[in-house]
Amino acid sequence: MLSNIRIVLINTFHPGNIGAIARAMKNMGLSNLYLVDPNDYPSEEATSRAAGAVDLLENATIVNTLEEAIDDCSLVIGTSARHRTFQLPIMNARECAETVIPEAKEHNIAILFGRETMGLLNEEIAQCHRQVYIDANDEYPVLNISQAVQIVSYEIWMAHQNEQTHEKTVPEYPRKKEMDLFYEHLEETLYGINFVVRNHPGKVLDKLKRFFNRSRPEKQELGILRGVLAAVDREAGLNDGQSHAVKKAKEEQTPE
Ligand SMILES: C[S@@+](CC[C@H](N)C(=O)[O-])C[C@H]1O[C@@H](n2cnc3c(N)ncnc32)[C@H](O)[C@@H]1O
Repeated sequence: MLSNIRIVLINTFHPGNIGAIARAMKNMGLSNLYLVDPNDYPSEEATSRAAGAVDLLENATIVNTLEEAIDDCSLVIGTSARHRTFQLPIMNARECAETVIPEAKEHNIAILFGRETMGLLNEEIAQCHRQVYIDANDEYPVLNISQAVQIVSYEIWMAHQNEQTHEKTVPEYPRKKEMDLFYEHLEETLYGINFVVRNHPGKVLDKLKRFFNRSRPEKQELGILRGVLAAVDREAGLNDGQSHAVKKAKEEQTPE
């Protein structure tokens, strides 16, 4: 179950932080580390700071883009010490762990940590369903990244211990790439019926994405929404209700 939870570090600058994070994760039973375009890696400093968790570094997945790190995830959580313009539902580290543990039985989950200098970019937060803010002194709430990972990992470990005595069932959620196909279809339909004007799209599509990420439709609900779009397409005479995104979704439907 804990192996379905991945810690994703974006553009981490100091290799020592990567090593310290591997150690913090292993102490708390986590093993799945993703590095998105790290600044200086592999590195002796990372290996030395990892101490007994060098195996996590050896098995880390290194990717160039955030998309590659989260495509097959059904829940993406961004950590940030800042409040954002487009606010997502905010959880503290304990609430995050209590959400993550039951879902990790069925789904891949990504928890994103930002750059040491400027954290997560707004477009990265926009890919998340939830935000985690680790409660801290309002005058200086910005933790070192490895300490932030340590706290989140500790809460996950504690919630995991607790879960073994209190089992919960969770609904099935779509993966990120299934949500992306839905967004593609939504966009085509809204352009097709001139609800959004192609040359002047404004912020409507971004706001709708934000809304759906916040409300997190279940897999079955997403199927209904896709059906609604197909019916709109048919009524409006758009491509026989078979948009590019719908065809792609059908092709990509693989047994779970
Ligand atoms: C040093 S902080 C980045 C600080 C950056 N100046 C900013 O404003 O986001 C590096 C990373 O640690 C995590 N972090 C640090 N403090 C946090 C907090 N209080 N709550 C949640 N995440 C935190 C976030 O992932 C953040 O991107």
